[in-house]
Amino acid sequence: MYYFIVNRVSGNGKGLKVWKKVEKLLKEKRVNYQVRFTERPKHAVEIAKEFSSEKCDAVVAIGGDGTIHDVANGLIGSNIPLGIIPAGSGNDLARALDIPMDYKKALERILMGKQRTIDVGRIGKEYCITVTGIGFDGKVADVNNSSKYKNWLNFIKLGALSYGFSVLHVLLNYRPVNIQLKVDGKSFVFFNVWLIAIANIPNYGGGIRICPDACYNDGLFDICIVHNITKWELLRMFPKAYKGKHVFHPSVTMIKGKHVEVTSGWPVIVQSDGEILTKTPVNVMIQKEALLIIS
Ligand SMILES: Nc1ncnc2c1ncn2[C@@H]1O[C@H](COP(=O)(O)OP(=O)(O)OP(=O)(O)O)[C@@H](O)[C@H]1O
Repeated sequence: MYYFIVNRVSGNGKGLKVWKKVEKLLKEKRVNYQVRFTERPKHAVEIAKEFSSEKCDAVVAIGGDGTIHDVANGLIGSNIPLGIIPAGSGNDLARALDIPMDYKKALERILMGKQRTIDVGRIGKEYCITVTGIGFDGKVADVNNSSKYKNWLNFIKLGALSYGFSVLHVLLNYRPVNIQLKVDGKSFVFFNVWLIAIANIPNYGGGIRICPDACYNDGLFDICIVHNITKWELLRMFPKAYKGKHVFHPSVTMIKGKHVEVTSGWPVIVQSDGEILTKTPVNVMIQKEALLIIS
C-alpha cells in the first residue's frame, strides 16, 4: 500500500493539479493507495505519523520542500521510506537527489522501489532535510513565504525566481551581525555576517548552489559564511551563487562539520527547508543516514 500526502496549495496550486494526474495513473496501474490532503501548516507531520504506524511500502509527499520537511519529520525513526513527487516552487531536495520533476517519471521510480538513506540535520526536536539558513536568508524565507509575487511567479511557471526577488527586497534593509560559531568544538568569530548556510545538500532557494560540495550522505554539513561585504558586492556575487562560484570570493568562508553552534550579537531568524524555525542562538547536529528515501 502506498500512502500519499498532498499539499494542494504548494507551488500555488500545483500540488492539487499534480495529484489529479498521479491519481489517474495509480488507477490505471491498479496500485493500492490512500491519500490525505494537508489542511494547514504542520498537518503533514501528524498525517505521516499516523501512516507510519500502518504497514506500507512508502509515504509519498506531493508538494515542495516545506511539505517534504513536514512529512520527513513524521516519518524519521519509523523505517518507512519517503517518496517525493515535486510540486513546489523551488523543489531543491528533488534537484539534489536527481528526482525527476516530471510526475510520471517520479512516480515510476517510486513504484520501482529503489531505496537509499540520507543524512538530516537536527535542531531541538525538529529535523532539517536540505539547508538551514541563518540571518539574511532566514529573513528572505520569511519575506518570500508571505510574498504576493511568489504566487504570481508560480502562476506563470517561474516559481523558482521568487526567491531571487525576495533576496533583492531584503538586501535593501538588512543589517549584518557579529557571529560566534562553534564547529565540532572549534570556535570562530565573524564580523558583519550576512548569512550562515548549514547545508546537507548543495542548493536552496530554487537552485542557488550555496554549498556546492555538500553531499547528502557524507555525515557532514557544509557551512557557508558570508561576512564583511558591501551590499553592492553581495548583489554582484548573487548571480555567481547559482553556479556555486561565490565560494572563491574573499568574503566567503567554507567549513565542514557535524555539530554547529551559532550565537549572534542580536537574535536573527533561522530557517530550514524554507520554513521559519526559530531565532539564534541555535544548535544544529547531523544525524547520519536518518531518513529513508524511495526514488
Ligand atoms: N492546507 C494548507 N494551507 C496553507 N498552508 C499549508 C497547507 N498545507 C501545507 N501548508 C504549508 O504550505 C507551505 C508551503 O509548502 P511547500 O514548501 O511544500 O510549497 P512551496 O513553498 O510552493 O515549495 P518550495 O518549498 O519547494 O519552494 C508549508 O509551510 C506547509 O506547511
